[in-house]
Amino acid sequence: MNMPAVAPLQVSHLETSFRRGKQVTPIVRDVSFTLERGRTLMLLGESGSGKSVTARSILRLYGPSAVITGSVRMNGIELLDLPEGKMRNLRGADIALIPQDPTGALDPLQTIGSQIAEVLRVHRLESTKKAAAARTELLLEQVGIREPGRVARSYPHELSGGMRQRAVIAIAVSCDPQILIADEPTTALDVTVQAQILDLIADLRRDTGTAVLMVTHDVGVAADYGDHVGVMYAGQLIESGAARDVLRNPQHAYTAGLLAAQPRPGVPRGTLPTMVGWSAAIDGDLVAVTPATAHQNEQEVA
Ligand SMILES: Nc1ncnc2c1ncn2[C@@H]1O[C@H](COP(=O)(O)OP(=O)(O)OP(=O)(O)O)[C@@H](O)[C@H]1O
Repeated sequence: MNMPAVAPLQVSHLETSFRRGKQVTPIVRDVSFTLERGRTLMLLGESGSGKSVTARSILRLYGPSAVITGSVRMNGIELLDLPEGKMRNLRGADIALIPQDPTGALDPLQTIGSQIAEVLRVHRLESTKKAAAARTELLLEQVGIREPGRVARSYPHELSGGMRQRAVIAIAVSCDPQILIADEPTTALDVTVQAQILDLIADLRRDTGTAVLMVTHDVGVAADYGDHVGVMYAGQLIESGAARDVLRNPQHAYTAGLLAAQPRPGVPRGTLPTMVGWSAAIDGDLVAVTPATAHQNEQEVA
Protein backbone atom coordinates (compact mmCIF):
# COMPACT_ATOMS: atom_id res chain seq x y z
CA MET A 1 0.00 0.00 0.00
CA ASN A 2 1.35 3.39 -0.94
CA MET A 3 0.94 5.29 2.33
CA PRO A 4 1.92 8.93 2.33
CA ALA A 5 2.81 10.57 5.64
CA VAL A 6 0.06 13.17 5.43
CA ALA A 7 -3.41 12.49 6.79
CA PRO A 8 -5.14 10.55 4.01
CA LEU A 9 -8.46 12.36 4.35
CA GLN A 10 -9.30 15.95 5.12
CA VAL A 11 -12.92 17.03 5.13
CA SER A 12 -13.55 20.77 5.35
CA HIS A 13 -16.84 22.62 5.56
CA LEU A 14 -18.72 19.71 4.02
CA GLU A 15 -22.37 20.50 3.28
CA THR A 16 -24.86 18.10 1.74
CA SER A 17 -28.40 19.00 0.70
CA PHE A 18 -31.00 16.98 -1.16
CA ARG A 19 -33.14 18.50 -3.91
CA ARG A 20 -36.72 17.42 -4.34
CA GLY A 21 -38.52 19.46 -6.99
CA LYS A 22 -37.87 23.06 -6.06
CA GLN A 23 -37.24 22.20 -2.43
CA VAL A 24 -33.66 21.87 -1.18
CA THR A 25 -33.21 20.30 2.26
CA PRO A 26 -29.85 20.79 3.98
CA ILE A 27 -28.79 17.65 5.84
CA VAL A 28 -25.08 17.99 6.61
CA ARG A 29 -23.84 21.42 7.63
CA ASP A 30 -20.27 22.69 7.86
CA VAL A 31 -18.63 19.41 8.87
CA SER A 32 -14.82 19.38 9.10
CA PHE A 33 -12.47 16.67 10.31
CA THR A 34 -9.18 14.95 9.54
CA LEU A 35 -8.79 11.20 9.33
CA GLU A 36 -5.32 10.00 10.24
CA ARG A 37 -3.48 7.01 8.88
CA GLY A 38 -3.91 3.88 11.01
CA ARG A 39 -6.52 5.55 13.21
CA THR A 40 -10.24 5.10 13.71
CA LEU A 41 -12.52 8.11 13.80
CA MET A 42 -16.02 7.38 15.09
CA LEU A 43 -18.90 9.51 13.87
CA LEU A 44 -21.26 9.16 16.82
CA GLY A 45 -24.82 10.41 17.10
CA GLU A 46 -28.45 9.43 17.30
CA SER A 47 -30.51 8.24 14.35
CA GLY A 48 -31.02 10.88 11.68
CA SER A 49 -28.14 13.11 12.81
CA GLY A 50 -26.45 12.91 9.41
CA LYS A 51 -23.67 10.41 10.09
CA SER A 52 -24.33 8.20 7.07
CA VAL A 53 -24.92 11.15 4.75
CA THR A 54 -21.55 12.58 5.84
CA ALA A 55 -19.77 9.26 5.27
CA ARG A 56 -21.42 8.59 1.92
CA SER A 57 -20.90 12.16 0.70
CA ILE A 58 -17.15 11.50 0.92
CA LEU A 59 -17.60 8.74 -1.66
CA ARG A 60 -20.14 10.81 -3.62
CA LEU A 61 -22.56 7.92 -3.46
CA TYR A 62 -25.66 10.02 -4.04
CA GLY A 63 -27.16 10.79 -7.43
CA PRO A 64 -27.87 14.20 -8.94
CA SER A 65 -30.45 15.02 -6.25
CA ALA A 66 -27.56 15.63 -3.82
CA VAL A 67 -25.72 18.93 -3.71
CA ILE A 68 -22.36 18.40 -2.00
CA THR A 69 -20.09 21.38 -1.34
CA GLY A 70 -17.02 22.15 0.74
CA SER A 71 -13.89 20.09 0.39
CA VAL A 72 -12.97 16.39 0.65
CA ARG A 73 -9.26 15.89 0.05
CA MET A 74 -7.60 12.51 -0.19
CA ASN A 75 -3.82 12.90 -0.12
CA GLY A 76 -4.36 16.46 -1.29
CA ILE A 77 -6.63 15.54 -4.23
CA GLU A 78 -10.02 17.25 -4.17
CA LEU A 79 -12.57 14.47 -4.53
CA LEU A 80 -15.55 16.75 -4.98
CA ASP A 81 -14.01 18.04 -8.25
CA LEU A 82 -12.99 14.64 -9.69
CA PRO A 83 -14.77 13.49 -12.86
CA GLU A 84 -17.16 10.63 -12.10
CA GLY A 85 -14.99 8.13 -14.04
CA LYS A 86 -11.98 8.82 -11.79
CA MET A 87 -14.18 8.72 -8.72
CA ARG A 88 -15.45 5.29 -9.81
CA ASN A 89 -11.87 3.98 -10.03
CA LEU A 90 -11.10 5.36 -6.61
CA ARG A 91 -14.14 3.79 -4.91
CA GLY A 92 -13.21 0.36 -3.66
CA ALA A 93 -9.55 0.77 -4.62
CA ASP A 94 -8.57 3.71 -2.39
CA ILE A 95 -11.65 4.23 -0.26
CA ALA A 96 -13.79 1.19 0.46
CA LEU A 97 -17.20 1.01 2.09
CA ILE A 98 -18.44 -1.58 4.58
CA PRO A 99 -22.20 -1.06 4.66
CA GLN A 100 -24.71 -1.84 7.43
CA ASP A 101 -26.37 -4.72 5.70
CA PRO A 102 -24.09 -7.34 4.13
CA THR A 103 -27.03 -9.08 2.44
CA GLY A 104 -27.86 -6.03 0.36
CA ALA A 105 -24.20 -5.53 -0.53
CA LEU A 106 -23.78 -8.99 -2.06
CA ASP A 107 -25.20 -10.34 -5.31
CA PRO A 108 -27.49 -13.25 -4.32
CA LEU A 109 -26.93 -15.00 -7.67
CA GLN A 110 -23.13 -15.16 -7.55
CA THR A 111 -20.84 -17.13 -5.30
CA ILE A 112 -18.74 -15.22 -2.78
CA GLY A 113 -15.59 -16.28 -4.64
CA SER A 114 -16.75 -14.96 -7.99
CA GLN A 115 -17.79 -11.65 -6.41
CA ILE A 116 -14.34 -11.16 -4.88
CA ALA A 117 -12.62 -12.29 -8.09
CA GLU A 118 -14.72 -9.79 -10.05
CA VAL A 119 -13.44 -6.93 -7.87
CA LEU A 120 -9.85 -8.12 -8.35
CA ARG A 121 -10.41 -8.26 -12.12
CA VAL A 122 -12.09 -4.83 -12.36
CA HIS A 123 -9.22 -3.23 -10.47
CA ARG A 124 -6.70 -5.28 -12.50
CA LEU A 125 -5.10 -6.85 -9.43
CA GLU A 126 -5.07 -10.38 -10.85
CA SER A 127 -5.05 -11.23 -14.55
CA THR A 128 -5.70 -14.98 -14.50
CA LYS A 129 -8.62 -16.92 -13.05
CA LYS A 130 -6.28 -19.17 -11.09
CA ALA A 131 -4.43 -16.25 -9.49
CA ALA A 132 -7.73 -14.52 -8.65
CA ALA A 133 -9.06 -17.71 -7.00
CA ALA A 134 -5.89 -18.09 -4.93
CA ARG A 135 -5.99 -14.47 -3.83
CA THR A 136 -9.69 -14.78 -3.00
CA GLU A 137 -8.95 -17.61 -0.58
CA LEU A 138 -6.14 -15.59 1.02
CA LEU A 139 -8.50 -12.65 1.48
CA LEU A 140 -11.14 -14.89 3.06
CA GLU A 141 -8.50 -16.24 5.43
CA GLN A 142 -7.42 -12.68 6.25
CA VAL A 143 -10.95 -11.90 7.47
CA GLY A 144 -10.98 -14.95 9.74
CA ILE A 145 -12.83 -17.45 7.55
CA ARG A 146 -11.52 -20.93 8.40
CA GLU A 147 -12.76 -22.79 5.33
CA PRO A 148 -12.03 -20.27 2.58
CA GLY A 149 -12.48 -22.78 -0.26
CA ARG A 150 -15.96 -23.80 0.86
CA VAL A 151 -17.02 -20.20 1.56
CA ALA A 152 -15.70 -19.06 -1.84
CA ARG A 153 -17.97 -21.64 -3.50
CA SER A 154 -21.00 -20.62 -1.41
CA TYR A 155 -23.83 -18.29 -2.32
CA PRO A 156 -24.62 -15.49 0.16
CA HIS A 157 -27.83 -17.18 1.42
CA GLU A 158 -25.79 -20.24 2.42
CA LEU A 159 -23.81 -18.21 4.97
CA SER A 160 -24.66 -16.69 8.36
CA GLY A 161 -24.96 -12.91 8.71
CA GLY A 162 -21.55 -12.71 10.36
CA MET A 163 -19.91 -14.75 7.59
CA ARG A 164 -21.59 -12.56 4.97
CA GLN A 165 -20.22 -9.44 6.66
CA ARG A 166 -16.75 -11.05 6.74
CA ALA A 167 -17.08 -11.67 2.99
CA VAL A 168 -18.11 -8.03 2.45
CA ILE A 169 -15.07 -6.94 4.47
CA ALA A 170 -12.88 -9.23 2.33
CA ILE A 171 -14.20 -7.39 -0.74
CA ALA A 172 -13.61 -4.03 0.97
CA VAL A 173 -9.96 -4.82 1.79
CA SER A 174 -9.24 -6.67 -1.47
CA CYS A 175 -7.62 -3.60 -3.06
CA ASP A 176 -5.71 -2.59 0.07
CA PRO A 177 -7.57 0.72 0.46
CA GLN A 178 -6.07 3.67 2.31
CA ILE A 179 -9.44 4.45 3.84
CA LEU A 180 -12.21 2.17 5.09
CA ILE A 181 -15.62 3.70 5.68
CA ALA A 182 -17.72 1.44 7.90
CA ASP A 183 -21.34 2.57 8.14
CA GLU A 184 -22.80 0.91 11.26
CA PRO A 185 -21.12 -2.35 10.15
CA THR A 186 -22.68 -4.51 12.86
CA THR A 187 -26.24 -3.19 13.07
CA ALA A 188 -27.70 -6.05 11.04
CA LEU A 189 -25.84 -8.74 12.99
CA ASP A 190 -26.52 -10.80 16.11
CA VAL A 191 -25.06 -9.33 19.28
CA THR A 192 -22.78 -12.36 19.61
CA VAL A 193 -20.96 -11.65 16.34
CA GLN A 194 -20.93 -7.84 16.56
CA ALA A 195 -17.76 -7.74 18.68
CA GLN A 196 -16.04 -10.26 16.38
CA ILE A 197 -16.64 -8.02 13.36
CA LEU A 198 -15.51 -4.89 15.21
CA ASP A 199 -12.39 -6.75 16.39
CA LEU A 200 -11.72 -7.86 12.82
CA ILE A 201 -11.91 -4.27 11.50
CA ALA A 202 -9.60 -3.14 14.33
CA ASP A 203 -7.11 -5.94 13.48
CA LEU A 204 -7.15 -5.06 9.78
CA ARG A 205 -6.58 -1.41 10.59
CA ARG A 206 -3.63 -2.30 12.84
CA ASP A 207 -2.10 -4.75 10.34
CA THR A 208 -2.48 -2.59 7.22
CA GLY A 209 -2.31 0.96 8.56
CA THR A 210 -5.55 1.84 6.81
CA ALA A 211 -7.55 4.75 8.24
CA VAL A 212 -11.08 3.89 9.40
CA LEU A 213 -14.09 6.18 9.49
CA MET A 214 -16.85 4.38 11.36
CA VAL A 215 -20.44 5.47 11.82
CA THR A 216 -22.09 4.37 15.05
CA HIS A 217 -24.90 5.35 17.41
CA ASP A 218 -23.33 3.25 20.18
CA VAL A 219 -21.20 5.09 22.74
CA GLY A 220 -19.68 1.77 23.89
CA VAL A 221 -18.48 0.98 20.36
CA ALA A 222 -17.03 4.49 20.01
CA ALA A 223 -15.25 4.13 23.35
CA ASP A 224 -13.91 0.63 22.70
CA TYR A 225 -12.81 1.04 19.09
CA GLY A 226 -12.35 4.77 18.42
CA ASP A 227 -9.12 6.75 18.61
CA HIS A 228 -11.06 9.89 17.83
CA VAL A 229 -14.75 10.67 18.13
CA GLY A 230 -16.86 13.25 16.34
CA VAL A 231 -20.32 13.78 17.80
CA MET A 232 -23.02 14.70 15.30
CA TYR A 233 -26.29 16.38 16.00
CA ALA A 234 -28.75 17.75 13.42
CA GLY A 235 -26.21 17.54 10.60
CA GLN A 236 -23.43 19.28 12.48
CA LEU A 237 -20.28 18.03 14.15
CA ILE A 238 -20.82 19.56 17.55
CA GLU A 239 -17.79 18.13 19.34
CA SER A 240 -14.71 16.18 18.32
CA GLY A 241 -11.39 15.05 19.74
CA ALA A 242 -9.56 12.09 21.25
CA ALA A 243 -12.12 9.44 22.23
CA ARG A 244 -11.04 9.38 25.89
CA ASP A 245 -11.38 13.17 26.17
CA VAL A 246 -14.74 13.46 24.41
CA LEU A 247 -16.30 10.49 26.17
CA ARG A 248 -14.83 11.01 29.66
CA ASN A 249 -15.04 14.75 29.77
CA PRO A 250 -17.60 15.95 27.23
CA GLN A 251 -17.55 19.68 26.67
CA HIS A 252 -20.90 19.81 24.96
CA ALA A 253 -24.17 19.29 26.80
CA TYR A 254 -25.59 17.16 24.00
CA THR A 255 -22.64 14.73 24.27
CA ALA A 256 -23.18 14.55 28.03
CA GLY A 257 -26.86 13.77 27.37
CA LEU A 258 -25.94 11.09 24.86
CA LEU A 259 -23.61 9.44 27.40
CA ALA A 260 -26.23 9.61 30.14
CA ALA A 261 -28.82 8.03 27.85
CA GLN A 262 -26.71 4.91 27.24
CA PRO A 263 -28.18 1.81 28.86
CA ARG A 264 -26.01 0.39 31.64
CA PRO A 265 -26.79 -2.71 33.70
CA GLY A 266 -28.59 -1.79 36.90
CA VAL A 267 -28.63 1.93 36.16
CA PRO A 268 -31.90 3.61 35.05
CA ARG A 269 -31.59 5.19 31.64
CA GLY A 270 -30.97 8.90 31.54
CA THR A 271 -32.72 11.30 29.27
CA LEU A 272 -31.62 12.72 25.99
CA PRO A 273 -31.98 16.47 25.74
CA THR A 274 -34.42 17.70 23.14
CA MET A 275 -32.47 20.04 20.96
CA VAL A 276 -35.24 22.45 20.07
CA GLY A 277 -33.65 25.82 19.54
CA TRP A 278 -30.13 24.48 19.80
CA SER A 279 -28.94 25.22 16.30
CA ALA A 280 -28.83 28.92 16.94
CA ALA A 281 -27.20 28.34 20.29
CA ILE A 282 -24.43 26.16 18.92
CA ASP A 283 -23.65 28.17 15.81
CA GLY A 284 -21.53 30.67 17.69
CA ASP A 285 -19.96 28.74 20.50
CA LEU A 286 -20.04 24.99 20.70
CA VAL A 287 -19.71 24.85 24.46
CA ALA A 288 -21.92 27.76 25.35
CA VAL A 289 -25.04 25.74 26.09
CA THR A 290 -25.21 24.63 29.70
CA PRO A 291 -26.61 21.20 30.55
CA ALA A 292 -29.33 22.89 32.60
CA THR A 293 -30.49 24.84 29.56
CA ALA A 294 -30.19 21.84 27.32
CA HIS A 295 -32.27 19.65 29.57
CA GLN A 296 -35.17 22.07 29.85
CA ASN A 297 -37.13 20.03 27.33
CA GLU A 298 -36.23 16.48 28.12
CA GLN A 299 -37.63 13.50 26.33
CA GLU A 300 -37.48 9.96 27.57
CA VAL A 301 -35.22 7.78 25.50
CA ALA A 302 -37.28 4.80 24.37
N1 LIG B 1 -30.89 10.18 -0.26
C1 LIG B 1 -31.53 10.99 0.60
N2 LIG B 1 -32.40 11.91 0.17
C2 LIG B 1 -33.02 12.74 1.05
N3 LIG B 1 -32.83 12.72 2.39
C3 LIG B 1 -31.98 11.81 2.87
C4 LIG B 1 -31.28 10.89 2.01
N4 LIG B 1 -30.48 10.12 2.79
C5 LIG B 1 -30.69 10.50 4.05
N5 LIG B 1 -31.58 11.52 4.10
C6 LIG B 1 -32.03 12.20 5.32
O1 LIG B 1 -30.90 12.72 5.98
C7 LIG B 1 -31.08 12.67 7.39
C8 LIG B 1 -29.86 12.06 8.03
O2 LIG B 1 -29.80 10.70 7.63
P1 LIG B 1 -28.56 9.76 7.96
O3 LIG B 1 -28.84 8.44 7.31
O4 LIG B 1 -27.30 10.43 7.66
O5 LIG B 1 -28.71 9.60 9.54
P2 LIG B 1 -27.79 8.79 10.53
O6 LIG B 1 -27.26 9.73 11.52
O7 LIG B 1 -26.80 7.97 9.76
O8 LIG B 1 -28.84 7.85 11.25
P3 LIG B 1 -29.25 6.35 10.92
O9 LIG B 1 -28.36 5.52 11.74
O10 LIG B 1 -30.67 6.28 11.37
O11 LIG B 1 -29.09 6.17 9.43
C9 LIG B 1 -32.36 11.89 7.64
O12 LIG B 1 -33.39 12.83 7.94
C10 LIG B 1 -32.64 11.22 6.33
O13 LIG B 1 -34.01 11.09 6.09
